[in-house]
Amino acid sequence: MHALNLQAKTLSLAERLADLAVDALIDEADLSPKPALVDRRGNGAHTDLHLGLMHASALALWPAFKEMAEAAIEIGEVGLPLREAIGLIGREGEQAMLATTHGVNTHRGAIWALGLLVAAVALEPQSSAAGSVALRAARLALLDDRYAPRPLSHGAQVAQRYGARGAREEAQLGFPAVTQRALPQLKCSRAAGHGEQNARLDALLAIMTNLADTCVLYRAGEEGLHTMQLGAQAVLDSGGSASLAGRRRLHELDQQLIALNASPGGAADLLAACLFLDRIESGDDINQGAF
Ligand SMILES: CC(C)(COP(=O)(O)OP(=O)(O)OC[C@H]1O[C@@H](n2cnc3c(N)ncnc32)[C@H](O[C@H]2O[C@H](COP(=O)(O)OP(=O)(O)OP(=O)(O)O)[C@@H](O)[C@H]2O)[C@@H]1O)[C@@H](O)C(=O)NCCC(=O)NCCS
Ligand SMILES: Nc1ncnc2[nH]cnc12
Repeated sequence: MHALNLQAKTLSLAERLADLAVDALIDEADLSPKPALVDRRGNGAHTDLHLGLMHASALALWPAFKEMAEAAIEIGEVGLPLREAIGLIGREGEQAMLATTHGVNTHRGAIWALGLLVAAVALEPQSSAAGSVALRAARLALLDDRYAPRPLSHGAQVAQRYGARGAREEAQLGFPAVTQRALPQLKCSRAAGHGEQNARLDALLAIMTNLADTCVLYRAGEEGLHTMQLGAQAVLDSGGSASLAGRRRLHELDQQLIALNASPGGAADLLAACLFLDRIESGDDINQGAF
């Protein structure tokens, strides 16, 4: 092959954003030790998930993220046409996920959160501050997709039982768990020299201290949710993931959540959203692309 043929292809903005979304999902899955979640150590509180499946699911979502970004670029503004376009692509993405996982829900919440954020960046790539991106995503999430089916999802059942509004409300409020908790904690732990993996674990814990995670509520009720929130706070109060005392508390939390069958899947999705926004905010990655 001629050397010229080996030149790297310049990626489009949509391709680059899809790369970043998939990278965020894989980084989230790989991060260890996450309490009761799938990670490099094992399957946490799950019997039907494993790390290879999380990776395969993340990769299967690349076309959906790219198409959502392309729709945003083509339509060019927040409004019902874009909301309904990404809703349709999101549902097709869910089908691609389920085909890859043989019916296991690996990333439903992540398709929702990252899909909205990918579209929000694609609309205005120069306005890349996390807060601005999250607010554009919230404006999209507030629009009602007329074609969205209303299944009695786990989230809908938990809303009836406990009044928690879960993933939809988190997006409509502009992802406060990410912008007000995870990103500040990530930066704070990095600044303290705790190392990247510990900083990411601390960001996950910061989300868990406050989130009404419908995955935990569905599996383990209010006891599970309180255990998650108080346990995560205890790890941070003990010095976080980089300290010996924090690590001990993290191990206890892992054991307690597994005993309750409580998996913080919603918090994991929001950590992926945090890692995505962190990369977007840093600017380097999308500027390597074509725009
Ligand atoms: C608007 C939707 C998000 C639908 O929301 P709803 O609440 O009705 O639906 P759920 O199917 O329950 O999915 C919500 C998922 O969001 C994650 N999540 C939970 N709490 C929060 C929260 N407070 N903030 C943000 N995100 C949250 C969570 O996803 C993770 O958990 C999944 C596993 O959950 P579950 O299915 O309950 O699984 P298990 O208990 O393990 O099941 P069994 O083993 O018992 O069978 C895991 O996959 C993580 O992703 C919730 O599950 C939106 O989905 C929607 O409308 N989609 C339609 C398409 C669309 O419009 N897309 C827009 C494109 S951007
Ligand atoms: N690492 C993980 N483990 C279990 N459920 C998840 N949902 C999203 N990420 C997850």
